[in-house]
Amino acid sequence: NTKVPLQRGRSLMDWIRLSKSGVDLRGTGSKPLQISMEELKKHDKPNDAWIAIRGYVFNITRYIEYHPGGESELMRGAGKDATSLFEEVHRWVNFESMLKSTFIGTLIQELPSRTIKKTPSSLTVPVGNLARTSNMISQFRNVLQLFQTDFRQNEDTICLHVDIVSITSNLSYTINLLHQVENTISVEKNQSIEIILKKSKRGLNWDNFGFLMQNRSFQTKFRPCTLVSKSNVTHDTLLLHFRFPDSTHMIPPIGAHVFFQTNVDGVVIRRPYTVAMPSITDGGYKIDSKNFYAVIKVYSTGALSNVFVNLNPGSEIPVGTYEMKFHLEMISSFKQVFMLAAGTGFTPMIRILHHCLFKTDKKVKLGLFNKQQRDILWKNDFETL
Ligand code: HEM
Repeated sequence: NTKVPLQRGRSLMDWIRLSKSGVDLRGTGSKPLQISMEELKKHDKPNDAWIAIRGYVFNITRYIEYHPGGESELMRGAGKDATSLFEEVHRWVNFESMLKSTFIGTLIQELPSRTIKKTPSSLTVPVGNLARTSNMISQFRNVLQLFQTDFRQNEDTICLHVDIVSITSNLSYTINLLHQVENTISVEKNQSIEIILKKSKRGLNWDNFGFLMQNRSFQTKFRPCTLVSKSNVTHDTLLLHFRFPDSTHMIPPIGAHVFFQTNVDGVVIRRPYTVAMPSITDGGYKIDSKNFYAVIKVYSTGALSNVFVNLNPGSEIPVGTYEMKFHLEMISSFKQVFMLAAGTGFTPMIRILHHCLFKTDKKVKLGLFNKQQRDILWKNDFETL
């Protein structure tokens, strides 16, 4: 984690306040400009920094101090089309909304010249992305075949059978169904997953299932999730139990985080939270596809904290599809696991710890650092363990 401590008065809330204050953060007037690459390049210094992301150009000079990843990280994108850099680090960050008041204009798309001559040494091939893309495409083909060939039907229902071979990233598929179905969906989960849909026209024989729409899996999709219950883990940390909407079944793998989204004074904010567990002691605990838990520390000046404090059981909050940087395979060959955590930094380790203790014969050691006794998450559970 490369998050840097921000100066006092440079929190997200402070940034929102500044951007709403009417202070001119553009320095170019309010009329959107058409900006060339040549012009953009000139603004690459901390006291004059522009950035282009997905075709939009922003003046980030004043934002630098507020950037949670620090000045040097943000400056890597200054004076450039930083789209791919941005996508690499945190494509979920809602920059359009956060930087709205610094928006200068759009980047003029330069047409590729026909006479580009590149020596092989100057060609850069994004190997990581290529591998990822081709992997996605092959998975996409598999699913396509699967949907076309592997469905069952009876008078009333259509049943789709999905085998999950490995979950390395989050893929979402949109299927254009051949015929109408009812607005109810049920999912059965044994070795594989079966999605059961009710035919609108009973007895109609479907020749096939339909066809797959364009794969849009890179987009984070937000769904309204319902808060089921809320309790305290410590004096300043909440355990929140959420339920996915009826049509959603999702099992975020160990190590995955989901995104919560909220609107603070008109600015859309997204934050990742690791999917947690209700307790660390229960060896029989099984995550299911309808419920998930999050452990959230409440900060008095936190932009999202207040949202969670004021969220009551029964209310909804948009939650985005999961993402992950940690994969269990990373530790599969180790016999011993040693974890170091500070405060709520322990949260991402809860499910890993639980998995190691109850599902493997790994030896686990945990060094847990806290400011005060009362800050220790699940203090009693640890004693039981
Ligand atoms: C393109 C150049 C940029 C780079 C290299 C960069 C890098 C980083 C890094 C390394 C972090 C820390 C990530 C972590 O906590 O693990 C971060 C966090 C963050 N950055 Fe950037 N950043 C860039 C541009 C931007 C821009 C233009 C915005 C505008 C809104 C932005 C907003 C944020 C936010 C909100 C976080 C906190 C993320 C979170 O907690 O989910 N960054 N950035």
